[in-house]
Amino acid sequence: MTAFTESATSRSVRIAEDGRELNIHYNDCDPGNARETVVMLHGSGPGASGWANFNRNIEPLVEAGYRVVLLDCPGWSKSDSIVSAESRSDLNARILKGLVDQLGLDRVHILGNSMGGHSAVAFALSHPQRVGKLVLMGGGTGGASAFVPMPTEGIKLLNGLYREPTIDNLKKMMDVFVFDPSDLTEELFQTRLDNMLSRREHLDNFVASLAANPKQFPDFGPRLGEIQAQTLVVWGRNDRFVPMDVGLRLIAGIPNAELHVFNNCGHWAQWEHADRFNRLVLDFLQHRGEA
Ligand SMILES: O=C(O)CCC(=O)/C=C/C=C(\O)C(=O)O
Repeated sequence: MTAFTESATSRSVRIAEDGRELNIHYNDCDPGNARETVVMLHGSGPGASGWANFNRNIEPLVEAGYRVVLLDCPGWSKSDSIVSAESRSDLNARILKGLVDQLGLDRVHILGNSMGGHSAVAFALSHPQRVGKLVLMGGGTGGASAFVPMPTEGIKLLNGLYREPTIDNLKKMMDVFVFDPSDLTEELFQTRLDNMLSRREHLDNFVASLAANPKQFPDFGPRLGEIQAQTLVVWGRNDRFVPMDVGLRLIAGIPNAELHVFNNCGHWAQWEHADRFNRLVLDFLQHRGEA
């Protein structure tokens, strides 16, 4: 199979949101004969994108017969910028609804990383009939950690990087982002910094959004019981951004949920333990319950 590249899969759509039309970028890794689609939703770090978050996870899913769609949320990467004064999880869910409508997809599996997990839960609550299975990774907003003061050290560094986007601040954030920072290369730092600085308005708008509403990702804890989708919750035992016990809250609330905790793993399980993560997700998608 030919390897997919970012540029060859790059697409965009126009989606109406709150009286304006947003240009929304996505990558469509479509083998042409897929029966099911997995949409991947990235996290909220500066410079994040679907491709940056999930480039180690696309190929195995496509080879297993899935179409993989990577949505760049408004305010990230090549999508239009926005100030979010209300729930960003719900904003992203509305954009996802617009995208799956335009792609003509009745039902999709959703794999969300951190903010992407929060947004996947928002989508599942608003449009349950459009969801196959859910994979929530380091996110989902089941409430605050019972054990770790929030905002966590990781989120404080993330917010600091938005305010002062320097290579030093990026390295400080990435150092607590993953369990083993020795895997991070200078090339990865530079690509990430270039992504951030190429869209300064995204950074400024994230800071403005936090000022307008510090609680960008509301707690869905009381509504988790409404989610009927089969759900795989994945966490890093050493996550210093969104602590692992938040994952316990998710499986306490979502009736059809199970939890996998990776040891020696920070906030980026899909990257830090890519091979095992991919096998876990495929096994879940192919063998657990009905889609
Ligand atoms: O504040 C939260 O709860 C979400 C934080 C979050 O989404 C962080 C994600 C970071 C990345 O995925 C990234 O920078 O690549």
